[in-house]
Amino acid sequence: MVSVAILGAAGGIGQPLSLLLKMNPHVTRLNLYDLVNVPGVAADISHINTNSTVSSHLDKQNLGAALTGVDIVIIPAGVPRKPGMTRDDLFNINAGIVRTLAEAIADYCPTAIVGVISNPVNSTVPIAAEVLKARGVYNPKRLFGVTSLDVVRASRFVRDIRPTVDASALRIPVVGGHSGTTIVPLLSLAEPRFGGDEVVQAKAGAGSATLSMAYAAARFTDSVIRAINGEDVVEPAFVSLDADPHGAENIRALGAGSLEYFAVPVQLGKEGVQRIVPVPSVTPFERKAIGVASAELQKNISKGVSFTQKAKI
Ligand SMILES: NC(=O)c1ccc[n+]([C@@H]2O[C@H](COP(=O)([O-])OP(=O)(O)OC[C@H]3O[C@@H](n4cnc5c(N)ncnc54)[C@H](O)[C@@H]3O)[C@@H](O)[C@H]2O)c1
Ligand SMILES: O=C(O)C[C@H](O)C(=O)O
Repeated sequence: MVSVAILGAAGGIGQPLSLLLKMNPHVTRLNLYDLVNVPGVAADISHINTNSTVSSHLDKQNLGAALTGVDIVIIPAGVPRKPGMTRDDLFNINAGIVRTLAEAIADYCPTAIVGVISNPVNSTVPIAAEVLKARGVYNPKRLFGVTSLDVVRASRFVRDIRPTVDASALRIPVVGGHSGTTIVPLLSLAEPRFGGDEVVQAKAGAGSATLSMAYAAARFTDSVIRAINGEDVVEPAFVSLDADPHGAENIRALGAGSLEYFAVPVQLGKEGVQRIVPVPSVTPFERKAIGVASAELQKNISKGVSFTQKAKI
């Protein structure tokens, strides 16, 4: 019995993600929330003959009902990039959206596990954390920036150069954050590829990754559900290193230093983060990349934190 709310369910990610979660046999309730078009999406999805119940929640006055009683909240609400933009260019719009949604989570489902997809993830996760802290319900084990797409891409890109490998079986750790040089796949010989930029360019103004992201978010959500149901699952995510200070020692030693948040492999449990999985030693090349990522991440995190402080939640 697992109830999931998707906030931004009528969007490019939200729609295929809703479809994939409707097909997940462990999901019993799917609450779809958006500011537009969600009644149609929910009606459409609800006709799929799996056993879960789908409900539609349009507009802010119905946000509380969308969140009440849910175990997991996934947030793909917000604007996507156009060519020439960085993820940080989305900050001005998406920061306020994530802040509002986090306030409602604090009020209606403060113990839910929350996965933030909205960019810039490096800043929107600290924003959500600050809102939850201000309302006295923050638990670093239960808040995640969804970085599964970076790991999905890394394994697929390796298959492009090694066609004999099974891309779905490859497990390549990706650490740091979720933007430009903060995404550090631990593949010391790899040529850098900027997967998000490739999709933004190819879509030529029509948005950023939606289908591969929906797949990655469905995988993330399924991992959380399997952990709630007692399975041993490791999934990458951008989390607070306070969620497991002991496990984080190894990550800090690799170059994360005193950063509060970092993308790491996470062993999930019933309560969210059970353990940060140590990353095996890195090469000098990778260590340098982690140093570059950490400097940028510090700026992104501080920007998110000061946004919430200025707003006096
Ligand atoms: N973490 C990742 O790996 C990753 C990958 C791809 C995209 N993204 C990000 O995900 C976000 C969504 O991308 P998309 O392509 O689905 O965009 P989209 O514009 O297609 O959909 C966004 C949806 O959010 C809704 N929305 C806007 N404000 C809202 C609010 N206050 N409450 C509820 N819903 C609201 C919109 O109505 C729309 O339906 C973007 O910020 C994008 O950059 C992240
Ligand atoms: O690149 C983007 O803007 C969307 C997302 O962060 C991605 O990695 O595809």
